[in-house]
Amino acid sequence: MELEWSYIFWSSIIILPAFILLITKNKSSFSNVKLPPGPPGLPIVGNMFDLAGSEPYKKVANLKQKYGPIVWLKIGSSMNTIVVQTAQAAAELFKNHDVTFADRNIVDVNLAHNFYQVSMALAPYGNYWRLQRRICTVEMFVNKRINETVQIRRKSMDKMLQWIEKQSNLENVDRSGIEVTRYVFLASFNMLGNLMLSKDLADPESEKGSEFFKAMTGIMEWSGVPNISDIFSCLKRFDIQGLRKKMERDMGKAKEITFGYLKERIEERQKGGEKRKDLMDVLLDFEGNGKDEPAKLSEHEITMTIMEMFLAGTETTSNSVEWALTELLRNPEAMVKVKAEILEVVGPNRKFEECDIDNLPYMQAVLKESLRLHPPLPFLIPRRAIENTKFMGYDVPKGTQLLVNAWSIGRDPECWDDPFEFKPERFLGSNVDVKGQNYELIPFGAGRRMCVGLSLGHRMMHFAFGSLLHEFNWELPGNVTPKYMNMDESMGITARKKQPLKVIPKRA
Ligand code: HEM
Repeated sequence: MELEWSYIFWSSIIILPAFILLITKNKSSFSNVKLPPGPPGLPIVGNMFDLAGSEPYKKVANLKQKYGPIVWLKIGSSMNTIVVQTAQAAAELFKNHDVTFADRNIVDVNLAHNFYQVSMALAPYGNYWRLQRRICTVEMFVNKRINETVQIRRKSMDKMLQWIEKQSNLENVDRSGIEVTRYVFLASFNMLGNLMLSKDLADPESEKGSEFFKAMTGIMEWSGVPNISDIFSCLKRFDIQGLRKKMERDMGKAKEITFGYLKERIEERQKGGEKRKDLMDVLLDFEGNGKDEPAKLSEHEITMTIMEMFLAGTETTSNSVEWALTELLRNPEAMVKVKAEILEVVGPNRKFEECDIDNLPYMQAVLKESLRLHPPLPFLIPRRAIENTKFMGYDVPKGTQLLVNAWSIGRDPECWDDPFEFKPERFLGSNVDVKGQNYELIPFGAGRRMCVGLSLGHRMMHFAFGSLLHEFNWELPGNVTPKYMNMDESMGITARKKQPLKVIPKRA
């Protein structure tokens, strides 16, 4: 990451003269508008350094004291940015300006393989986006469909528990522990692989599966690196950090493999093979009206939609579980309580099942509290103003990028007592939930663009977390004490634990 920022810094110095001219020009066109308050930027780079580093949402949250609930930043030469920092400002946004900010900001790596043209998460607010959301919601994410696919998740969870069991018997595990998130990541990947393609793609024994997995993790990595091409658009064509090239390569590989699966499926169907009712079949069966929606989805659209679900649903889920387990290890009393609750409800003689989740209010409170403190997407997914607008008394020009600082909102002292403390009890007997109605707790976002996979992600996260706690007792390696655990974060596609959690599983 340090290397990326030094690239940005030196490139900025080199192109200084051209931008002095540009800034002078821009100033005059903004002279009549009342922009939100924000720190003065530096020439050329603007407020780039206010967002630099591995935890930009924390840096920006610190600006709240001085500038209030919304902050204006100009990143580089042209990226106007507004950051929403409090629950009250988020309420104003989602209740009264949701449509105005319903477009997405497209960054350079999104151009690879024209991903931005077919992605639901990046699509402009319009007919194609509506169509994609409708298909995915009806066919994958309504509770009825999620309940029908419970066995698929059971199978992936069993595999995960077996992998961990195997690791726990290895010799040196007692000293170093295992990276538990890796297994949750693989299990989430397989759950989604089965829901979409009826395949276990994270199977170490499948060569094609491993290749796909590698390419997808590459895509996630390149999506999370700050890119100078986004800050200085004139540098796009040089691709100084090589990110677009890497994205083209890995997305190309993942696309090729998914496309191969699609071809196989088409042939299978032509031979009269049985339908599987996974997302691939649903997308192949789609028939639109041919007017405001396509009559059929193209092979490119089907391939990319499937890939996108992996991108959106894997790391978000495993990251949520990692933070919740980390918080429990730092708070042994909460660990004792949650284990006792699970033991009482599930008992020692059977597996943890998805249907147990509703009967475990304390476990649910632990996950909510962890998501409050560690939202996997601390800025949600950046939005973009569709038109010039007035927001909270200020002018916001069309095209402005909007970041919702869910990290800062989760610590808003106006809404939370002891906002920095981990206290799951605060949610017991409270109606505050993560479903987009309570603007002080928005790890899945809110409004029209909120997470379309919420119900599934919610279910997978609780299922994995409950299963890990039910099957094993978790201990920190001898050289790590709860008090001194490293809690630093590092922003990639999600805000991960900078030092991955290493824990020792002991059969419960
Ligand atoms: C714990 C798990 C998850 C978390 C915390 C999470 C969080 C989020 C957030 C914060 C957004 C942006 C919302 C906004 O801009 O207001 C989002 C969007 C999205 N999520 Fe999730 N997500 C999770 C799981 C999933 C899963 C399992 C899937 C699908 C398999 C999924 C698919 C999507 C898609 C497609 C979007 C874009 C929606 C749009 O732009 O209309 N997510 N998610």
